Order: sequence, then C-alpha cells, then structure tokens
Amino acid sequence: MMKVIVVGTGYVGLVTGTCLAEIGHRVICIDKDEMKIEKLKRGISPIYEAHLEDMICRNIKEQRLSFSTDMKEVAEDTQVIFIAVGTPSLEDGDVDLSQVEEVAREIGKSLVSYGVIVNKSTVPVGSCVRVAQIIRQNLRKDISFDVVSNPEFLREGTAVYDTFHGDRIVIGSRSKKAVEVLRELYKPFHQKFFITNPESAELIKYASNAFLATKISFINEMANLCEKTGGDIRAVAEGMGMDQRIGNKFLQAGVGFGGACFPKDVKGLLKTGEKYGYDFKIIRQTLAVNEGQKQKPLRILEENIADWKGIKVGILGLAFKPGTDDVREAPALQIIKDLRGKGAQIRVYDPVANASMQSVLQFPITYCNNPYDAVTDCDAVILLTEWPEFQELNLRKIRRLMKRTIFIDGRNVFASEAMGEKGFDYYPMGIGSEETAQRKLKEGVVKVNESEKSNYTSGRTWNQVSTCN
Ligand SMILES: NC(=O)C1=CN([C@@H]2O[C@H](COP(=O)(O)OP(=O)(O)OC[C@H]3O[C@@H](n4cnc5c(N)ncnc54)[C@H](O)[C@@H]3O)[C@@H](O)[C@H]2O)C=CC1
Ligand SMILES: O=C(O)[C@H]1O[C@H](OP(=O)(O)OP(=O)(O)OC[C@H]2O[C@@H](n3ccc(=O)[nH]c3=O)[C@H](O)[C@@H]2O)[C@H](O)[C@@H](O)[C@@H]1O
Repeated sequence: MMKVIVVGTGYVGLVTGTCLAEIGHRVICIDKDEMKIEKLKRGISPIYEAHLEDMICRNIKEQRLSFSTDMKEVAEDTQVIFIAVGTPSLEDGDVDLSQVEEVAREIGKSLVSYGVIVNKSTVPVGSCVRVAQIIRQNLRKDISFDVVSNPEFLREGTAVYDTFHGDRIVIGSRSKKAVEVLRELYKPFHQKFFITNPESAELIKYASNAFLATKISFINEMANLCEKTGGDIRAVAEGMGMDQRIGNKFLQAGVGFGGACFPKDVKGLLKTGEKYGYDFKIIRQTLAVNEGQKQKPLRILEENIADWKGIKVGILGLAFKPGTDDVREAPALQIIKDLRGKGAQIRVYDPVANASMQSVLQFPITYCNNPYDAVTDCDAVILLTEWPEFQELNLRKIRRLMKRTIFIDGRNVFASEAMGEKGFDYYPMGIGSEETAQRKLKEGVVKVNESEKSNYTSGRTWNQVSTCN
C-alpha cells in the first residue's frame, strides 16, 4: 500500500485516484475547484462515468480515498504525486501548460521528502524536464525527487474499465528507483509495462492519439468515396479490418471525431513539429478532413432545402460519443452553430448531455426531454451520437411526428432499406446506392468536384473554427 496524491480531479485524475484506492492504496485527490471537492467529499461525482460514483463512495467509506483543496496534504509519507490537470489548446493550437506549471510550483513548495512526481497529463515532449526544473526552483530545502512521464490512454465513457484493462502502462524515466516505485504501485492491475525514456513516453501519447484520429479521417474519406461509387463503407471497413495488420477498430465512419483530446492533441503534435522545424503533413490533413466531415450534415441539408425560413431541425445526440456527458469539441457544437447561421430553429435531445451543452452554448435552442419531442414538426433530423437507446427508437412514430422526411444518420445507426421503407429520405455516412454506381458508369469517370476540393484547401481550416467554450 502506498500513499498517493493526485492533483486535478477531472476525468483522468478522479478515475486514476479512485482506481488506485480500489486496489488498496491510500489516495488523496486534490483540486483547486472547491465546489467539486465539496461534492466529492459527499460521494457525488462531478462527471458522468460508468461505475465511478459507486467506487468513490465505497473507497471514501473504507477510508482509502479522501478529497482536499490543500497541497499541504503532501507529507513525509507521500510516495507518489500525480499531475493530472488540464492541458487545453491555446488559440494557435499550441498546448497551454499553465495548469501543469502551476502544479509543479506547488509541488516544489510542498515537497518534504523524496517522491516520484508523475506527469499523467498529456504534455509535449520535453515537459518532464521542464516540470523537474520548476520543482527544483521552488524547493524549500534540498530534497531529491524524480519526474516520470506516465501518459494515460483511458477513454471517456469506459474510463474505469480502461484503467483496469489497459493494453499497456507506459513509463518514461531514466531513474530505476522511480520505475520500481511505479511498477509496485500499478502491480495489482496486472498489465504490461513499457519502460522507456521520458521523451519517447511523451511522444507515444501524441502519436497514439494522432494515429487513431488519422485512422478515423481515413475511413471518413473512404466513406465519401463510397457514396460516389456505390460502395458501402461498413462492408469496406469490415473487409479491411479482417487484415490483422489493419485491425477492425476505429474504422467507424461518421460526422467526425470530437472530444477533449483528439482535436487538441493532433494540433499539439502539429505545433511540436513546427517548433522543431518539421511540417507534419499527414496530421494537418487529418484535421482538415475532420472539419469537412463536420460540415457534411449542413451540405446535405443545403442540397435539400432551398428556403431556410421557418426550417426546424431536430438533433439526436449532443455528446462527442456515447457514454459521456462531455460535449467538448463535439461535432454537435459546430453543426448547431452552422444551423443557427442558416436561421434554422433547433431542437435537441441527448440522454445525458443536454445540461453540458446548455452550459457552453451562448445562445438559446430548445432542449427536449425525449427524442420524440426533439423531432416534432421538424423538417430534418440529424443523429450525431450513437447512444444505444436510439437503436430502440420507434421510427414510424418519428416519421409521423416530423413535418418533412430528411433523416441524416451521422453515425450509421440504422439500415438504409428499412429507413426508406418507413418513408424517410435517409442519408447515412458512406453508403452509396446502386443507382449512383450505375449513373456514374454511364457518365464515365467524373472530374473531382472543385467545390469539394476547396473544402479542404481554401475552405474553413481547423484553426479558423471557433469553439464555444
Ligand atoms: N479526458 C480524457 O479522457 C483524457 C485526458 N487525458 C489528459 O489528461 C489531462 C487531464 O484531462 P481531464 O481529466 O480531461 O481534465 P479536466 O479539465 O476534466 O480536469 C482537470 C482538473 O484539474 C483541476 N486543476 C487545474 N489546475 C489546478 C491546480 N493548480 N491545482 C489543483 N487542481 C487544478 C481543474 O479544476 C480540473 O478539475 C489532460 O492533459 C488530458 O489531455 C489523457 C487521457 C484521457
Ligand atoms: O487522450 C485522450 O483523451 C483519449 O482520447 C481518446 O478517447 P476519447 O476521446 O474518450 O474517445 P474515443 O472513443 O477515442 O472517440 C473519440 C472520437 O472519435 C470518434 N470515432 C471513434 C472511433 C471511430 O471508429 N470513429 C469515430 O468517429 C468518436 O465518435 C469520438 O468523437 C482515445 O481513444 C484514448 O485512448 C485517449 O486516452
């Protein structure tokens, strides 16, 4: 059993701290947000994450987990201190390290004996060295310590499961002593360790997220080609994924990736490249393709709607993915803004994310308590998050409640034929029709549509897109 401090009780800090308590360590989670800490002390989780609240309550009761706003909790017997604060994007895409640097200063002032300081926040290469430097500058007396890079790979929505079933635990350190402390800390998780130097560990995190994001942009471009050629992206992805070198995960076409991390980390890696004089061309396009993908629902509507006066659009799903109430960089944010720009009336429903959308949107839209209310009298419906409950929707009822019949399925939840039979003008992502294939064959090979080309070249680029938060 070790005594552990976790600074930052967001998705990563809170889940890590709680899971470490669950495996027997004594954990104190610290956050400067007093309201958050007050709630947590009463066993209330500030985030929606499966199994988390039960685990928090159990570990508080069994006295392995406590919460505080005070760095004075760092004591003689503290062996490990995690830094798990936010590293958001700055305006120009660079990583804002101010929270990490602030915590490093606090740790320097609070340290009373040897400790391993673990950088769990996603930070650019070189940050371990920087954090060590800040701590050293703030020490009150001469104390030895090690700073280790230990990036986190959990996904929101399955954060607790991922912590217990991770594919690997990456530890970047040149100190054998620090590596041994972390091996001991994580031993009960029974996961593979990958030990490397801090710089490589820091790059592994960015490389992993950027690679996964690129995989998504790739499949989305294939989906766009499927629509023109009569292919079905679901079959293409399945057939590709059967090759074990490719793998069948992260090949789900849709309206693009969102979330607190993919967009910010891809921009962060691009910025790192720039700083070191390297233009990372592939991931620049990964972002550009993603921006184009988020505009797809609007492009479909523009083709179908001549006069936007009085147009009502219903949106099903706001969270950037199912299982979370997080709307950071969610495609829904951009799509809602685009629709507002057109003057459309917008009705939305999400099983858990209505409140978080309301807290970031600076203009009013209609939030509904159920999906049927959200589609009532609508000219078009756009599904943006594949919540399992949407699979159970009474589609005939939806059709009856709508004014017109446009249904854009941004996550390919339904089957084209069934939707057609029910009377929808159904627009899935990347599912071409036989008629398109025949028509294209008759017309011969067509030239690249210039307007589409410009979406990725002269059109909106990632750093021109404003965010709501
Ligand atoms: N959200 C996710 O699924 C994942 C996030 N990451 C990375 O982990 C890091 C943390 O991310 P999240 O947990 O999502 O962030 P978050 O924004 O949800 O939480 C950060 C917390 O740190 C607190 N904080 C900020 N400055 C502080 C200070 N000086 N002292 C004490 N507390 C302070 C904030 O009040 C907030 O509660 C980021 O670098 C992120 O890129 C990595 C893997 C997964
Ligand atoms: O660094 C992070 O924060 C985390 O970022 C992602 O996790 P997360 O953002 O929670 O969610 P994902 O499940 O990866 O989905 C991200 C986005 O990609 C989209 N996506 C995902 C998979 C897919 O096939 N297609 C697709 O469009 C999702 O809809 C979602 O908007 C990574 O999967 C985690 O390993 C990583 O730790």
